[in-house]
Amino acid sequence: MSPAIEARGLTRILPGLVPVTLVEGIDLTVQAGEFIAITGPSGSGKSSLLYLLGLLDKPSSGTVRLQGLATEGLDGDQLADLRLARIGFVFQFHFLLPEFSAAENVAIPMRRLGAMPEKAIRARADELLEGLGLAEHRAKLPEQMSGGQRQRAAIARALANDPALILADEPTGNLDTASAHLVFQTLRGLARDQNRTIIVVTHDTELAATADRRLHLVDGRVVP
Ligand SMILES: Nc1ncnc2c1ncn2[C@@H]1O[C@H](COP(=O)(O)OP(=O)(O)OP(=O)(O)O)[C@@H](O)[C@H]1O
Repeated sequence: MSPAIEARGLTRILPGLVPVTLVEGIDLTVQAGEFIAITGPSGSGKSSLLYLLGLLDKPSSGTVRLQGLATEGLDGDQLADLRLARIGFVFQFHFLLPEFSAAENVAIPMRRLGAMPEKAIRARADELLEGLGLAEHRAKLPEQMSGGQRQRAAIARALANDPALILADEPTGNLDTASAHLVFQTLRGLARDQNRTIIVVTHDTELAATADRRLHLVDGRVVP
């Protein structure tokens, strides 16, 4: 079986009078069901790497294969379709739409994909929220939930289209310790119980230590 994600020689340089190297020469192979933490000092390129792996940014050189599929020749629309169907994103700020309930937020990616009838979409949204311990919060607006609940709702939304890969950028950065642990355990469970591949950028070394593998970046490069 193909790896969940395979990066070779991944380099991203911002052009300009003084070009800025965000990441350089990254090789990474992650198998289905692996839980990886990306760590490193501020400005070391962690988010830049995650954006490249998530096909949100294009490398200056190097390649990303997603479940064996080469992505370098794809145009913007094809990349967007691939992200929608195969990758779930969780960010430090939850980015739930404030005027919609938790359940409606979770339904949005399914509606965009357009693969399921409305009834099935609603049922799946409820099921995902229930799985994340949010059954009684399904009708609440984001502002009516705690930070930890919002972040778990964002994870439910990331799972909406049943992605093989979840990419999370500092998902616990705004949370208290207990909520951060719960969110990390949730992500770990998605790898262990559902064979999803989880790649998390985190400053929290204690949480990172619970990952299967740690990728430490310094100045845009992986260091041992
Ligand atoms: N659009 C941009 N223009 C100029 N410099 C940028 C840009 N985007 C990122 N950088 C720089 O590239 C480097 C890597 O940024 P990146 O956000 O990937 O680091 P990070 O490890 O995620 O940092 P943090 O932990 O603070 O979020 C930083 O020095 C950053 O200032």
